Amino acid sequence: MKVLDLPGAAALNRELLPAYHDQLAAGVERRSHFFAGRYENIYIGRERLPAIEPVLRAACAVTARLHGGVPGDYRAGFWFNDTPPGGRTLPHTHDDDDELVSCVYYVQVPDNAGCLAVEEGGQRLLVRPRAGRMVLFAPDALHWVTPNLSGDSRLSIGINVGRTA
Ligand SMILES: O=C(O)CCC(=O)C(=O)O
Ligand SMILES: [Fe+2]
Repeated sequence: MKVLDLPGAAALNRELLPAYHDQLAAGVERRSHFFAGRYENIYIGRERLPAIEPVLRAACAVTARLHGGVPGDYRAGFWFNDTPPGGRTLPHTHDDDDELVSCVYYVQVPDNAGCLAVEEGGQRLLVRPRAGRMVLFAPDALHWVTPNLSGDSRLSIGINVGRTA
């Protein structure tokens, strides 16, 4: 697992959070992964969210460092995970496709909003999220999020990076 704090993330999130809410209000393309009373994945088209570009660029740049080549050799797909108070994310993996790296980027993380648990190499790692942080792990790593015990929504972005066709 790799954890990095994106430079300029505070300004980025100040743009991304309202852009997400605007697009949510305008209607999303698709919701999926209905578990424990909520859709864990919310899909909004990339063209509707210019503010997300630096996040996807960072994900592709780190993947190029890990797997060789240049960022342009990689493409990133993403979804939002908007967890209300009391919500959580059930254990899952991201290896449905030919992904190379999975990431989570945090947009809004109130105190006690839930930690990310990742099982990798026979170990269980617990990451305390914070806004602006990106966590990268293997797509086949089982992971989940503990309950949001705060009074506010926790907003993260799930990302899968693969090779450009
Ligand atoms: O928000 C997190 O900490 C993880 C989210 C996640 O795993 C997902 O949305 O696929
Ligand atoms: Fe995930």
